[in-house]
Amino acid sequence: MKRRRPSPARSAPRRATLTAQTLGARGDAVLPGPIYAPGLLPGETAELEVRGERGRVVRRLTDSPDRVAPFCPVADRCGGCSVQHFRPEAYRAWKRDLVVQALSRAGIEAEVRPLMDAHGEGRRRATFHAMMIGGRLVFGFMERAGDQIVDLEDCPVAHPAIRAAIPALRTLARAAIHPRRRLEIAVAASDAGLDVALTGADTLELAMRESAADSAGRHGWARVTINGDPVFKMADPALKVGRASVMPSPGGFLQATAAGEAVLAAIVMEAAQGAAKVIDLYAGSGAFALRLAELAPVLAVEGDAGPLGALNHAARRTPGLKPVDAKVRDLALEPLSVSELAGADLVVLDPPRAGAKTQCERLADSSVPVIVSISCNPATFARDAAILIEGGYRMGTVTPVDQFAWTGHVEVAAVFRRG
Ligand SMILES: C[S@@+](CC[C@H](N)C(=O)[O-])C[C@H]1O[C@@H](n2cnc3c(N)ncnc32)[C@H](O)[C@@H]1O
Repeated sequence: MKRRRPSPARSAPRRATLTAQTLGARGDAVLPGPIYAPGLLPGETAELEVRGERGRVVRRLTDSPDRVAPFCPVADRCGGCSVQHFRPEAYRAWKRDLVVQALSRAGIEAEVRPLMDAHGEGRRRATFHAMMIGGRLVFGFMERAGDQIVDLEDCPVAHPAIRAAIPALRTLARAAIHPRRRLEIAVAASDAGLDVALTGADTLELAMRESAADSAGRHGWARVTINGDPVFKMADPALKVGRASVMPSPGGFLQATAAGEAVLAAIVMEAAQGAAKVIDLYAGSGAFALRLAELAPVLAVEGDAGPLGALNHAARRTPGLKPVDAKVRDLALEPLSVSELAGADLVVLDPPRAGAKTQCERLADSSVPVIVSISCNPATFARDAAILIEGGYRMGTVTPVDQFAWTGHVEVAAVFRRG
């Protein structure tokens, strides 16, 4: 009988002393192997416990001159931030370089601006997790490269309204949690106060509803939804988008910071000057479409009916906007065809991490004069940019935008013009 070899990740760990070579895209150090280890900087040597490709620092033997003390007490374990120990100037250069490298791997030479800081007031959405362990509530974010929850009392990168709510969210989690199940608490900072959505709550009994309403009332939250059921609403958890006011669905997509959305919207609006017809693809709840409709009629296309409904509702209630035609469509399966693209003066493209390969193939064959491509993934951004360039577009300066400060996530935007 054949004996199965234990998988490297499950086999006994080995000890090794290694020196970090580079910092990978997620913020983990890359060591010879390759082995990926969080918490190290290039040039630092450490004694590690290694399982498969993952390394855990047991003892750091040397310090990089770029090392600084993290400002969050749980930064070494929390999956929310990965590079708080990096000197800010070196961190910004590394992050910009993630974009330069991705473009270079796709064979694109481009002018890449310095990283634009878009942390602003902090992240306006967060998803906390909670669980009872040994009779004690553990509440926080998932650990890096693991499935434990890192217990926390504060999150210095979150929007002030979210930070201030953490003690009350902990109390609400304790009231709502099932003794053996994980609870998810999605929070978004709207203009009218917090929008809190709990998923996986134990029951929806009256006492729990009352507890939710009590927390919300005392802390000025806009809405609390438990297991999809709105149990409290003081105000519409709406956000100003240009002249419109939009109410994203609970737990729905939002650009991570208001500052990030403003930087990206400014790039879009500058490219839209003079446009008479605009198409916004992967439109979400309208961060760009609702602003663009101040200038020109917009066709907004999005795969999820929830955010698109919010966009549509906001467009109809805002006086003075040009017509907005909102369509639900899966753009990966059914991208807009060349004839559907014809006549548009501008196409805005803001796909999920997988990018918009098939849609860019259609755009490459189209006569659309200006395209703004926005992405949260430099690799797929570069792949899709190469398709547009091959189709005859010139790519303008690339702007890396930092709305997920102290992580490996970076937003990228560029304007492409025909000819
Ligand atoms: C990065 S978000 C951008 C949303 C919006 N532009 C904004 O700034 O708020 C990407 C959007 O693409 C949508 N999406 C994901 N896959 C899609 C698909 N295959 N077809 C159409 N939309 C899709 C998501 O629902 C999400 O709203």
